[in-house]
Amino acid sequence: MSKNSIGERAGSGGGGTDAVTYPPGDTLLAMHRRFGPLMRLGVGRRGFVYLMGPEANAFVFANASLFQTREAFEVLVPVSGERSLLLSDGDVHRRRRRLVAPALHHRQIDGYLEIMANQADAALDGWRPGSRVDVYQDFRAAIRRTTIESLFGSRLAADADFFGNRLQSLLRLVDDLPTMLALRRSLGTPRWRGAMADRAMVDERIHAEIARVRSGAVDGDDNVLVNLVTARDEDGDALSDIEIRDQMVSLIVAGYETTSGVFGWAVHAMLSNPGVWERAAAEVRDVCGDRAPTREDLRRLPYLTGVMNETLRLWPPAVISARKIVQDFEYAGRRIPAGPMMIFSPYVTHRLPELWTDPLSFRPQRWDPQDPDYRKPGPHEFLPFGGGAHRCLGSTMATTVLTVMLARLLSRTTLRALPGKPKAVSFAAMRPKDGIPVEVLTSR
Ligand code: HEM
Repeated sequence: MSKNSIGERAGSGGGGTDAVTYPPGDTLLAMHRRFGPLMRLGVGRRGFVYLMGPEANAFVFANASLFQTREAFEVLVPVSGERSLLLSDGDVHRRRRRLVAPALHHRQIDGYLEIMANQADAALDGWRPGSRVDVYQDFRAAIRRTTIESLFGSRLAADADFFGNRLQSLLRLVDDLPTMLALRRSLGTPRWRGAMADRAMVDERIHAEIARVRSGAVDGDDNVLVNLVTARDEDGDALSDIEIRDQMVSLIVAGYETTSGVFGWAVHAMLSNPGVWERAAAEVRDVCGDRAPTREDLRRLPYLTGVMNETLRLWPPAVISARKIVQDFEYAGRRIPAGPMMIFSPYVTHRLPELWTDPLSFRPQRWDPQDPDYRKPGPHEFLPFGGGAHRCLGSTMATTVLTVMLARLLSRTTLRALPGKPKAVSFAAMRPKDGIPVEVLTSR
């Protein structure tokens, strides 16, 4: 197996002995084994403090006031803006989060099931038996359209590909290290200038939409945008246009960048672990027949839910997350001064043999309460959506999109993986670098 690739050994009957690797994440795992839950690298403000493992995660989530996200997520500013939730701290964050959260409530998500299934079907309609397709790219576009249409209505969804193209050049900046990003900005390199021009176009379109809603020209289609414009906190204060812009862009980007990576890895895992695809497809057929899943169906697909959870465990898009330490604290008997950046890692936690039997195996059935190995993981042991004050607001939306779209794929196609191992990139939103190319065997 190449050192830089995601790879696997064939498993048996529904997930066996897959060894799936992302080298930078595995380096952290090895560091954790060697040095334990607390490691320090470098000195002073430029240093890093690594807090790894379930107890460390619990400490981070319970002690939000010791940390700040603003500086830690500096690289996201060109995309999401300075006022997005992940870049906000303390009282300002709490206020913005209260205003945004209702838009992503369970009840809202139920109303989006049809859009999710329709967008998956539209992607699948173009597939022909014998053709080769990139599942990741095709569904990335479908998930982006779904996110925009669900949250911001069909007017903005009509421009989903425009947003996709423009946002892509901004997202490419996020893959850079912070120092490289700062250099690009100060030198005004062509990539930086191109991204800023794209950002201006995105902003112009979004501000026009906000202005339309503010002018009262709304219809039933405007859901989340109307909520953001009309939301008031306890003091009667509303979100400003720039705050709304930043929430809209970060919801769109957070909505498809992470979810589409998980979708791609799930398909890869189902095709490369013998028996998994067939068992998941049989379950979908038994529960849904030929139709798209309803809200009730989603609760009756335990094996497919296991596939999704197992994918989120082995390929959590946020391999690591970061916070700036703003207050001195003590952990594991050592004093940590304010200043350095703190890193914690879902990827490392999700692969610890003390928490997971045979941790590198892709075993959807480990999530089934009837399985002898079943053990309900605690919130600090399974944390693909983070935890504490900044826990993902879109987790229900994400798991619903994934289940509905995987169910449509399983119900309408059979696929074969093409030779070659997908390579994982990006600490912030781990995704398959060159997509997930497959051959379509049957499609209907
Ligand atoms: C599988 C898909 C997803 C994964 C794995 C994921 C993961 C995460 C994680 C780990 C965080 C917290 C980061 C930290 O604490 O450092 C987060 C925050 C966030 N996510 Fe997600 N996310 C996903 C999908 C979504 C979707 C679909 C949306 C919305 C449409 C969304 C909206 C957000 C927002 C707004 C925050 C910031 C919350 C805050 O700072 O208060 N995410 N996500």
